[in-house]
Amino acid sequence: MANCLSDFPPGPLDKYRKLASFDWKQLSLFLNGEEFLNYRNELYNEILKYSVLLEQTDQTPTLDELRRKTTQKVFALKLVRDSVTARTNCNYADMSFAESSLAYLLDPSASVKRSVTFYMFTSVIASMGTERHRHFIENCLNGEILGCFGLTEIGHGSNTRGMRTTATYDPASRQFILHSPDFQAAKCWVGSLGQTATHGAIFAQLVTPDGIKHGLHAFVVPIRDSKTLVPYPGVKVGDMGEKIGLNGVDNGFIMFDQYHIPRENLLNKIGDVTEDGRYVADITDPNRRHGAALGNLSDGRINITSVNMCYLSKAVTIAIRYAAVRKQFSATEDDEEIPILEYQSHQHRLLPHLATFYAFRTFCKYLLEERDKFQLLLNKKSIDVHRITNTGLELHAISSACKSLAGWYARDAIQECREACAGHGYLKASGLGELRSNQDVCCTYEGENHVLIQQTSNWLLRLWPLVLKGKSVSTPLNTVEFLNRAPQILTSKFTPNSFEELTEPKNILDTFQWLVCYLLKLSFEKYESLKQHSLHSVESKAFWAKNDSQVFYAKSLSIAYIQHLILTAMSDKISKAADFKIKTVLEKLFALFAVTCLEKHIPFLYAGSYASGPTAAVLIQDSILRLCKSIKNDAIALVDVIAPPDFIVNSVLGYSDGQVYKHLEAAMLRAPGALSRPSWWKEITNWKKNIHSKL
Ligand SMILES: Cc1cc2nc3c(=O)[nH]c(=O)nc-3n(C[C@H](O)[C@H](O)[C@H](O)COP(=O)(O)OP(=O)(O)OC[C@H]3O[C@@H](n4cnc5c(N)ncnc54)[C@H](O)[C@@H]3O)c2cc1C
Repeated sequence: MANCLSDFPPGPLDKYRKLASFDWKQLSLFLNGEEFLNYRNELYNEILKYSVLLEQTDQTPTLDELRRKTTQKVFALKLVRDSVTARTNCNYADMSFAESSLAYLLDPSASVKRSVTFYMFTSVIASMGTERHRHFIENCLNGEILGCFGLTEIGHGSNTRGMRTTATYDPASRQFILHSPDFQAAKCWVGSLGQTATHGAIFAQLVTPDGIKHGLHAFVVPIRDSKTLVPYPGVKVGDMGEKIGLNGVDNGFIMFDQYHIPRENLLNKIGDVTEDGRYVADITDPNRRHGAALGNLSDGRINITSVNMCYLSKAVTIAIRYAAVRKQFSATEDDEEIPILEYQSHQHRLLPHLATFYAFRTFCKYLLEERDKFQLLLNKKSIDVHRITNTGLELHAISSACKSLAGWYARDAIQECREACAGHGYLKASGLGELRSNQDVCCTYEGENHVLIQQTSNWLLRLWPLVLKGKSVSTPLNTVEFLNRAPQILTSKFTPNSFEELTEPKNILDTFQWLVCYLLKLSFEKYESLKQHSLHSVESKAFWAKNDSQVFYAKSLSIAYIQHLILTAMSDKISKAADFKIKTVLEKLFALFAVTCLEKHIPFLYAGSYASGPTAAVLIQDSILRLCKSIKNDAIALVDVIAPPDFIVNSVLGYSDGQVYKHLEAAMLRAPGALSRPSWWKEITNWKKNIHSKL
């Protein structure tokens, strides 16, 4: 263990480090495991070999310079991963989380660009293509060609069925002809397309010579010559310009003008076109084909969940370390000033976010492992279609909710941490502003959160009729096994009378199971009633009933479902802790995450008659404060467990030595021109002569 984890430099954080009730190295080992820590160290050491990855600048570079540097980092990060995975035998879950906790925090733009260029492009080909496309994967992973993933269009994003780029088969030339009818059909937002991609996995409506549309299909589309980067005739490709974050990524647009590509470039796993122009597909139902075409997107969402949690970990590292050092006010004139971490409101602002990371850490590992098992299932020689379909659907339901929730949690945590660091948090050198701008888009890409989370409730709502008919509910990942007891659960009551009873893991999980059953029943009934009493046409009743039962119903259901799953994963992990001190602190974090979530569900507990009288609401609020207070002395050690290395924290407020003022002073003095007169100083002294009204 000593090799995996190094001690922190001495400094102002020592006071709180000494107050910790547990050994942070033991907790790190228990939470992460030796394999993860070793892999992360390997990754870290490999990163240190590339000077381009270590460059830090206080100044905002021009867009062009940022793009150039980011692209250099993309290649360096690819070499880092290739090298470490070639010599380390690490499981997928650990590898993936380590990537999020180092590469994504080091440079979000370069990591996102690397991901779309090399992995997203190849993963679409691997899952939707066949043997004839293998060379594209090999060439991309060798860096001969550079990929991108193009689905979104100017006029349509979430509504993928509305995409209007066409790929019409021409039997005479045995080619597909890609065409964008107008600007609204231009592919847009495509990462890496703006300046560098040579090939794209592009989604278009497949049309056969008889004029029949067969729905969205993916094609490998050559975009630029890989030797010159000059776009091919027939494509109009460009960069979308500056964004509010992730500016190292060249998000681009593309329009096709009767652009020909070989027939073989259709990724033909779900459907193919013969040389003479006949459409052939194993899946005959167009709806199922559409699902299959987009069904492999769970991977990205699972990764974004981890990435979000790593962003959150960086924010709480900065804000909690700063809170332990920053002092304001004293109780009396003679007393010493008090670290702001001692204030109740400050604890309440920061510590629930710390608990969120711990809750998600175990859950992310569980999720990444399930994703890995699913991949093995897909690769098996004897394919069990039924099991694959059902596992894919359950993973889709899980990833749709946890990607959304993780995005919202990280967004809120980063903003709270920025405000908690107040004035100095607003400095670029705090690192929080950039973190906020780069995380922001996690709520939008790979499925806009509000639209995406509907996928989870849709899946759950399909299970409720089984409960009503008294049939068994059985799903491959067993995430809703408790629905089989729904009738009993729905008659149960909130019984805790004390802090200890409320925070007991079994009672917490029971409460969340009640919430899921209640919200599922409520959402189902709301949907059915809206459908029945709808004034809309017969064909559109279900559509409007679904839309009108989201707020307070289906959305809350998806959230409660995923929170229950997160808590279950954490509770399982805690039950394996042999060290009493580690078990105790993890139980507190479990309870804090749980009661913070429950606080938002209080209206449901009363509306559903699960709780009555003031006890439940008062206990939940009291427990939040009590837990914050009792975690406070452990906060710095808990941060030490999850903090990235200093050069990745890269924040004057959040370094592990806690020398906030020393780093702050150095950063201010380093700022270009900090102590000099501006070159345009005469414009100030003569301003009355220089500034004139036009009139
Ligand atoms: C930085 C960045 C990188 C990206 N990278 C890529 C990429 O590499 N490849 C790619 O193909 N795409 C990419 N995207 C596009 C991204 O996937 C889309 O932005 C996303 O799918 C949402 O689509 P939209 O922006 O068109 O929003 P819309 O679908 O138009 O949604 C607009 C708003 O309406 C709401 N809304 C829509 N429908 C409903 C409904 N039924 N019920 C309730 N509310 C609804 C949404 O919640 C949203 O707030 C990227 C986007 C960004 C910002």
